[in-house]
Amino acid sequence: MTPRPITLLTGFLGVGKTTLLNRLLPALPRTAVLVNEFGEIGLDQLFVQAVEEDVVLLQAGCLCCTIRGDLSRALRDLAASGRPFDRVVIETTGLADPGPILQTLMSDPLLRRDFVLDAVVTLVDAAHGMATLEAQEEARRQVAVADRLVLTKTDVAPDTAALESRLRALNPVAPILRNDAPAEAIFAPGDPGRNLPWSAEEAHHHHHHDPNRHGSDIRALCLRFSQPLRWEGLASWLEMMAMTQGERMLRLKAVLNLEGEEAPVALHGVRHLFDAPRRLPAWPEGDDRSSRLVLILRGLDPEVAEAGLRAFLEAA
Ligand SMILES: Nc1nc2c(ncn2[C@@H]2O[C@H](COP(=O)(O)OP(=O)(O)OP(=O)(O)O)[C@@H](O)[C@H]2O)c(=O)[nH]1
Repeated sequence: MTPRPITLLTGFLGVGKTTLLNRLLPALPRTAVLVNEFGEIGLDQLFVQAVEEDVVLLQAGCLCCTIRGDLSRALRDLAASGRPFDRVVIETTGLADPGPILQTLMSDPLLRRDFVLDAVVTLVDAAHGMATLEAQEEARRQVAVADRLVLTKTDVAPDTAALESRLRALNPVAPILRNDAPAEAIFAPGDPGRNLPWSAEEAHHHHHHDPNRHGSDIRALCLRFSQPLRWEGLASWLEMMAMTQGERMLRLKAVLNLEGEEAPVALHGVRHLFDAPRRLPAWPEGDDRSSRLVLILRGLDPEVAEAGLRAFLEAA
């Protein structure tokens, strides 16, 4: 059976995750939802109404630290249950650092057989987002690792220019949507290529021209290569980075044009863990077939990382 896609829905406490899920679930048939809540008494499953029988509550403790085993178990039980579902949405507690959750999804071999991480969708509150990002490291990490950012509460705080520029500084590549966007724009299931940074060049531009970093040590390296890359060079660099800088690599996403490969190859990594590279069906029509690589770093100068990569590629 082909692995079923998992969307991780994250965003700080009270940002509007459950509200958004309830609006979108009717448009997402055959979706199983896992809800995690911080604290002893789980309430959120009572509010996710649309797929009541498919909601599994992960209780007692934060998904990112205490109950990673529970997450693996819940997903395995779901896979073994024979229930008809095509995708999974995991709603995390607002306090979760998504890094360890992503690591769990990528490192458990049984899970990797049945599931594939499709995307991290991070909600940001247009009214309180700026203050939350200032005060909360978890909120910044949730933004940094997102594949898509979704603004909520723009009905009460319509001017989002400053917030968007702050988000761009933390994550130059994720598209910024609003929570009234259609389900397929927010969840965009199925095609792993859709979640990858096709617009890294534009992102690079944003990245370099936004000086407003608010002292954050999270930075992105966005690269584009027009010549096909040699896998050996890239793989040795990744191995070296995983061993020496694993904790500083919050996320790696890449679409690669590799020597000897006709199809694009997708690569995902979180800290020291990497998914096996996957062939995508084909390059999009009219694409220039350049490799794009985005690396979200914490406490590591992107220029140092880039110099290392280029040295490994030249040596290969
Ligand atoms: N005005 C406005 N209110 C919203 C919007 N989205 C959510 N809310 C309200 O914000 C509050 C929190 O929404 P929830 O959906 O429970 O937020 P959550 O992220 O699931 O919350 P936690 O599970 O506590 O992290 C509720 O009172 C919602 O009605 C929005 O787009 N606009």
